[in-house]
Amino acid sequence: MGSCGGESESRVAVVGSGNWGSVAAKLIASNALQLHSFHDEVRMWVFEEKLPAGEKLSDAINRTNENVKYLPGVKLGKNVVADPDLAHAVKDANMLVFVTPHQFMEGICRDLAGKIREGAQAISLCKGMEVKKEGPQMISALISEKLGINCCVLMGANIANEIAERKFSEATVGYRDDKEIAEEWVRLFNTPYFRVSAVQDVEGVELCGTLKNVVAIAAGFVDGLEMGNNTKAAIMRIGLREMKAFSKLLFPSVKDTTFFESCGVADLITTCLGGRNRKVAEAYAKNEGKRSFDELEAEMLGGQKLQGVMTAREVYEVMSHRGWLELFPLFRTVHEICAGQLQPPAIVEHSEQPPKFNAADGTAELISSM
Ligand SMILES: NC(=O)c1ccc[n+]([C@@H]2O[C@H](COP(=O)([O-])OP(=O)(O)OC[C@H]3O[C@@H](n4cnc5c(N)ncnc54)[C@H](O)[C@@H]3O)[C@@H](O)[C@H]2O)c1
Ligand SMILES: O=P(O)(O)OC[C@H](O)CO
Repeated sequence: MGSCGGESESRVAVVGSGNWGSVAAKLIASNALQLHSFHDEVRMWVFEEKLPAGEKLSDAINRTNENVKYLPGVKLGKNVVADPDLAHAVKDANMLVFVTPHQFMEGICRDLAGKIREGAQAISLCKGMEVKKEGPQMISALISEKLGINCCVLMGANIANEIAERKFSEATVGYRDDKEIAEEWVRLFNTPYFRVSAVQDVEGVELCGTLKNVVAIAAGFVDGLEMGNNTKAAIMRIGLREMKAFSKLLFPSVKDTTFFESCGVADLITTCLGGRNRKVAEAYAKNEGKRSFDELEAEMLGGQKLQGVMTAREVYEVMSHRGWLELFPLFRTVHEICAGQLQPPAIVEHSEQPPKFNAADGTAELISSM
């Protein structure tokens, strides 16, 4: 059994309670009960909302031990406590797990600044990045900058509903310098059906999780247009190549081997087969782009959020700013389709143009060798 007192034990708070946030809290809570070094109770911050019957979501979670909106039918474990007060949810925790749609993380960090426990460590499960005037910023870097703490990442082929059913999956922790801290995160998440390993490549792991959402949108277009398996495999291959080239241009330290971990090729495959980005993009293509992504997201996902459309725009901004648009035809085309500038069939018409080889800075030559 875990324990309920003692200064030396770690206390975990989960910031976020959507579909994956709820499954992450369930995994952690189950391990916290079994591992002596973790306090039993896991606080889960809930972005408060009223359910149709009038009850607050956090009250419903604490009454039923289920996230009735984002993960219905799955018991979270009695030691998960839903807390709608962000500062209160994290105040005692020395291990902070961030798992919200990435667009909310800047506001959350602003609200948390100065309110977290000294010496706390963080891990981000958020797939995405922010684009600022100064350039792109990964969510782990945003957390580190705003809260002044070290932040690892956990990404992988992790469709939340499947993990909630204890179907075997793997995940990758990315860490910067401190292997011991990465091992503590592995201990917290690892189970016989959720196999976690660690690699020293925060940016590589996080960019895999972020960029695969853009490729998933492309895969959804292919499905909506009924172009078949060969086309979808081709889009996944081109997408993986662009993921690797883009990651290495942004962060030369990114390792090739990271793309063969769960966070890389495995997440790309699962997301292009069974993810929400794929599903909504399929509907967008079936409707010939006449219904917006926002409308389809609201209708099809019941409050859950897509990351791919926003990430495609963010990636496009980075590429425009750096003169890379010619180098990433798939990423570029996904955004231009999402923005209504191109029709969905452009995904195959525009995606495999070879990069031009006259870039003054040698970037194209670099990409062609990746
Ligand atoms: N669902 C999955 O299968 C899965 C798997 C791996 C990673 N992820 C990643 O995990 C992250 C979180 O996704 P999720 O599936 O847990 O969420 P979700 O899409 O299921 O749910 C949306 C969440 O956003 C919250 N929210 C809405 N408005 C908000 C606001 N203004 N401020 C703060 N929160 C607000 C909602 O309360 C809800 O908890 C994303 O980056 C996603 O890409 C998801
Ligand atoms: O449902 P998606 O498209 O947000 O993808 C979910 C996970 O990221 C898959 O690992």
